[in-house]
Amino acid sequence: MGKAMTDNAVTDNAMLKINSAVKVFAKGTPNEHVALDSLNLTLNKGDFVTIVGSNGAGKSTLFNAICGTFLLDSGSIILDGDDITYMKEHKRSHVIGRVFQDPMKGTAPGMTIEENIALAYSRAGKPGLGFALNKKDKEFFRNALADFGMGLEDRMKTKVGLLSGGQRQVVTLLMCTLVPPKVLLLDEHTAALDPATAEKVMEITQNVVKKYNLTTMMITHNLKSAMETGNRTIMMDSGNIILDIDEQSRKAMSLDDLLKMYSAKTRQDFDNDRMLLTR
Ligand SMILES: Nc1ncnc2c1ncn2[C@@H]1O[C@H](COP(=O)(O)OP(=O)(O)OP(=O)(O)O)[C@@H](O)[C@H]1O
Repeated sequence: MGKAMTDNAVTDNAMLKINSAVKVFAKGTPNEHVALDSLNLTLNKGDFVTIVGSNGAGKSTLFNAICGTFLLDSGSIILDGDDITYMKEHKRSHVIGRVFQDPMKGTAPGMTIEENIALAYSRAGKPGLGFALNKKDKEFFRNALADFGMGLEDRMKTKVGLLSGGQRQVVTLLMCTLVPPKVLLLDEHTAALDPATAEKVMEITQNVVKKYNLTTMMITHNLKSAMETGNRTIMMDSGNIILDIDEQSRKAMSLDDLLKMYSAKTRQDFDNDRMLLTR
């Protein structure tokens, strides 16, 4: 893709701009559903935004739109000055990293840790699988994994299918960040883990985000974590962003304040069972 710079990208610090994004599922049928309703969002370089919202608010749909899992019905997506609105998903994956809730996604279970990392490295345009891995590459992968502090660097020849869920999430996180992406999307990536492992994976996540100053979005059902992680929290409802809270305002807010703001905006109580459990 050509380097078509938008005026905005030249003059501001934006990494991601989503303009009037619309996505309608089952259009023209009785099941028609507006999943993204003229949504606007700008992320500055290095923003770490947490995303909360009721069930079906459109959080995963927003991630799918950014990744190119489907094309928008209308609107545009500008990434670091490039218009990626019509770019194919596999091309976007070179510059957008995504970690899913399900530890089974994101890694190939029959391949070793080293092979998985090499594959991700080659997808990001670097020599990896398909090329003979030299000693320098292997050392690079090993050291990168050692930085995560899980001891996985001593298991480079272990098949990923033999790892625990937390270990797999860490390998996926490394695969997404070995070549730093322009945007990192974390889709409830600790939700399927036990509390201690979830905490460790969050710590590793925060370290890697900080190390590369990654522009990051994290969907979470843990309100407390949402309010404490990163520098900004957005709340979605009915395919749109209804609250956008910066770091300063967040510090002064309690969880109850947040829930009251949600109720005031939507005239209903927060209806996310999983969220209330982790309040
Ligand atoms: N591929 C699809 N086909 C039809 N409807 C879809 C599709 N993907 C999402 N939807 C609908 O769009 C709406 C938004 O879904 P989405 O998964 O984005 O919500 P969410 O905020 O991530 O919810 P949750 O917190 O429950 O995961 C829902 O009503 C969902 O049923």
